[in-house]
Amino acid sequence: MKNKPIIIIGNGGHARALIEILLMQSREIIGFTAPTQQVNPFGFTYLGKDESIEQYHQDEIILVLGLGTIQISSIRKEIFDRFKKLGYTFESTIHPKTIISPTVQFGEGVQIMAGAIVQTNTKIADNTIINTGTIIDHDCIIDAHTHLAPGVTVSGSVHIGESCHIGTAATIIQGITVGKKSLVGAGAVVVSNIANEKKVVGVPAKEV
Ligand SMILES: CC(=O)SCCNC(=O)CCNC(=O)[C@H](O)C(C)(C)COP(=O)(O)OP(=O)(O)OC[C@H]1O[C@@H](n2cnc3c(N)ncnc32)[C@H](O)[C@@H]1OP(=O)(O)O
Repeated sequence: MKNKPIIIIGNGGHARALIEILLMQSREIIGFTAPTQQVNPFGFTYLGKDESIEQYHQDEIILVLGLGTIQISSIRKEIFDRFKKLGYTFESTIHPKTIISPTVQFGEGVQIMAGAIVQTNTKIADNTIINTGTIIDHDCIIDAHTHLAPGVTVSGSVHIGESCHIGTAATIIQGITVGKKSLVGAGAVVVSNIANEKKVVGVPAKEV
């Protein structure tokens, strides 16, 4: 599966951060998709809308989902599910300057950006973003399609549900459960469990 040529979905800031990792790893990038014709700052070819991926056989290429999110959004899940259903595979992209325990279990298409630390016995499910400088301590579970924005601190034995957004520099104390599709605002300190589909902000974090 490794070392197949890559197609990047998206052309924004997150896509560029991922491209820099892929270039460090000497990966071949065929081009990128986006809703409209765009120029890529690295000079990669615009292939067309996401449908243009279907002109490549599932075994011939591997996908990197380059769309970032700034709060709760279903877009990454929708694109991931759509191309999985069509039989495509998503590459996991992990910056070389991360510290990741060898016991960590990864799903598919996991993205771990520069400076992140992931401690022992943590599970990180499909299509998650562990963004720049984020720390996830021991025995955590991060469910699919969740985005931990830059500088988040997750203490030990925390479970973060599917499709959450944990905002920049938020802190979650040990043993907490965050329900699916919940949003933790930037800078919040989470000291009690959060149910599904909630939005919390502040120190200590309160529902809004
Ligand atoms: C590499 C990358 O860039 S990845 C992206 C990283 N970015 C993030 O993680 C951003 C996370 N987003 C946030 O924290 C946002 O501020 C949200 C989602 C919590 C709120 O956004 P919105 O719903 O647009 O709220 P809005 O900005 O209108 O603010 C509403 C109120 O909440 C307050 N508020 C907004 N965010 C926060 C926060 N993080 N903590 C405390 N209060 C907040 C505002 O001051 C405002 O208060 P007021 O009504 O008294 O004036």
